[in-house]
Amino acid sequence: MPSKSSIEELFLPSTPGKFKDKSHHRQPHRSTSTLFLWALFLVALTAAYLSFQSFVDSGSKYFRIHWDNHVRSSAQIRRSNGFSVLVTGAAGFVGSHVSLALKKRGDGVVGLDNFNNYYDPALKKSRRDLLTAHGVFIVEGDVNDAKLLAKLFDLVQFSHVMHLAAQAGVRYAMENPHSYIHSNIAGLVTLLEASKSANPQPSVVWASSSSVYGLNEKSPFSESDRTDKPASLYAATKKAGEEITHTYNHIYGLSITGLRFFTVYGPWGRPDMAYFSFTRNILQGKPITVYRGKNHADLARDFTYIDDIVKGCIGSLDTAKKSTGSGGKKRGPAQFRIFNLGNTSPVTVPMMVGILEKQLKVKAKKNLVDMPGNGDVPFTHANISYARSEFGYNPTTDLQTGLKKFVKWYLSYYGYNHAKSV
Ligand SMILES: O=C(O)[C@H]1O[C@H](OP(=O)(O)OP(=O)(O)OC[C@H]2O[C@@H](n3ccc(=O)[nH]c3=O)[C@H](O)[C@@H]2O)[C@H](O)[C@@H](O)[C@@H]1O
Repeated sequence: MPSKSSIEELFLPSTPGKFKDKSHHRQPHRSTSTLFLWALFLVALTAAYLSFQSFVDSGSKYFRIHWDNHVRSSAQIRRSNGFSVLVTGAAGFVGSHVSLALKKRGDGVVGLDNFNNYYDPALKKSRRDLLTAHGVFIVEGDVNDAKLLAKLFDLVQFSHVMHLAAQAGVRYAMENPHSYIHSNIAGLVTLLEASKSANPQPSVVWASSSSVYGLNEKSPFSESDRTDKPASLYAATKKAGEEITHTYNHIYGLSITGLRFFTVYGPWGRPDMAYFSFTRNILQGKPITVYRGKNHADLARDFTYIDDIVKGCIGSLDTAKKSTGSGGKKRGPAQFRIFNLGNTSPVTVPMMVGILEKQLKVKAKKNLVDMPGNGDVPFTHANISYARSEFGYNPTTDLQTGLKKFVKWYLSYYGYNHAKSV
């Protein structure tokens, strides 16, 4: 048996100068096996990663196809000469009502909404559930997402865009001014960019606001009146929207209809609005703040019921002419319209509170406060003759009737005890 040293000698390299000491000499054995194990481990890891990746890929591909199918089926038209409409802000108050009305008459509707938390997103989700039950799919996304818009226009040849997504609310603009720029200016431009590039270009109908009349004192308000004295940043962004849409009409041939809504109210409404928050406070026994104008004059609004507004939106869509551009280029002059959609009979805020008290059978605890300089205007009053002449717009619901319907909905949705948060 050879001695230990002779065995070691057997492994001595023949070439002098390449000699390594004992410990190094044994290393190749250990490192070969370790390397082998490492290689095995790496191979296994790579295989696991690749199969996981393909699982994720096929999963996301499945969801993509699934998503595409939802969009396409929601956009399907079920009446002759029907529309395919992209409704932005579809989980919002006006958006949900308009989407439902279009779907019910056989138009294809795809909704888009970012479900932000300006007010309780649970209410928006309940509206979404209602729309889902009627076959309207709402894509969760922001109008500022150009890629998403391009994808939607890629999937569906929308004949119309009903653009209702916006940062609403007059007084909140002092708290969060940038949200108005983000949604009402940047979001509008992103949407118009997508619309002008689409083939075919859709006709665009969008929500402006009665607040553009600002400090206008001429009554009733007509579309030809001056609108260059907005009283709030909100109003200024809506006014800017009217100018911005005009440029897209002028340069790219987009058919544009702007709708100046007058204090829209009704079932499934917005919790930030006075009639809604007053209802909640009255039922909870909490005080409400009622603003007064100069010399203690009551403030007044041309409150307009949601069903009348829906008729105005649909009338606008039905009479919207086609856009004239293609390939992002104007091919001829295109339609540009702005309509007042009001009720033509202003009611003071204390009278509105009186109607609520009667409906709720509870007396309100009113704090009368001088109107703070927060963007409010003393009164609004719509002249609607233009909308009447163009598509027979004829609001038929007075505030008493409309608030009765609202209160009925409110109680069925929240109950007397407000089980859901508002
Ligand atoms: O028509 C419009 O252009 C606008 O209508 C409403 O704005 P506003 O008329 O101010 O509606 P509310 O916030 O419901 O206020 C209604 C009236 O109640 C008054 N008010 C509001 C809140 C409050 O605590 N107390 C109070 O007396 C306001 O001063 C106003 O006169 C919407 O909130 C805007 O999004 C919309 O663009």
